[in-house]
Amino acid sequence: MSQIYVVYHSGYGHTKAVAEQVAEGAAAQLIAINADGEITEAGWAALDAADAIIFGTPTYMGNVSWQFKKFADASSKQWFTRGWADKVFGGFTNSASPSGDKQVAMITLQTLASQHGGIWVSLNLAPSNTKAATGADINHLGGSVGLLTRAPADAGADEVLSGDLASAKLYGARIASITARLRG
Ligand SMILES: Cc1cc2nc3c(=O)[nH]c(=O)nc-3n(C[C@H](O)[C@H](O)[C@H](O)COP(=O)(O)O)c2cc1C
Repeated sequence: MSQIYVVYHSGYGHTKAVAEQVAEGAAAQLIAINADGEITEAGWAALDAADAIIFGTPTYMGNVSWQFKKFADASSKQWFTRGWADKVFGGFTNSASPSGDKQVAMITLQTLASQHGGIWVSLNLAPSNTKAATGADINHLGGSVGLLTRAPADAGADEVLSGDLASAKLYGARIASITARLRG
């Protein structure tokens, strides 16, 4: 069984709701980055031992939250020793606007994985972009690098769009499947 972790920050619970679906799809454990941008020593040890790491962050001001960036910078310790090289990585970001510059945060996540020498898993879900498409459809935001999700600005944490939650589960399952294949 692969060891897969979803390490995420969520200021107000919306990204957490997505993280839970990604984790369910991947049969992964959740590690929350707290309001100070920190995870526990046990969390770091789990990530060091992981086969796959999935990053999650809200998009704040067009990029990852400062708490996620603090975690990313703290992972320079692993970078120095190549401790996370050849692990499988994926990522997701949630924000209020359909675009909201989520792609910038996504590229930050992909770049972080690449700095660590990781193997990045793309989304591989066809976009739902016809006139009939709604937020209940799979990948209605049309991501490809990783998973983009949306919670409208006036939506509670339990109102992340249903198509995005379903997409999250599928993306988690894809990462788990690829991780299992690479482990042999
Ligand atoms: C400081 C801050 C900056 C934000 N910047 C953006 C942004 O650049 N683009 C966007 O679409 N939404 C933006 N939002 C909205 C959040 O991305 C959205 O509310 C998201 O669901 C929050 O996720 P969370 O509950 O996991 O923190 C911002 C919210 C905050 C608090």
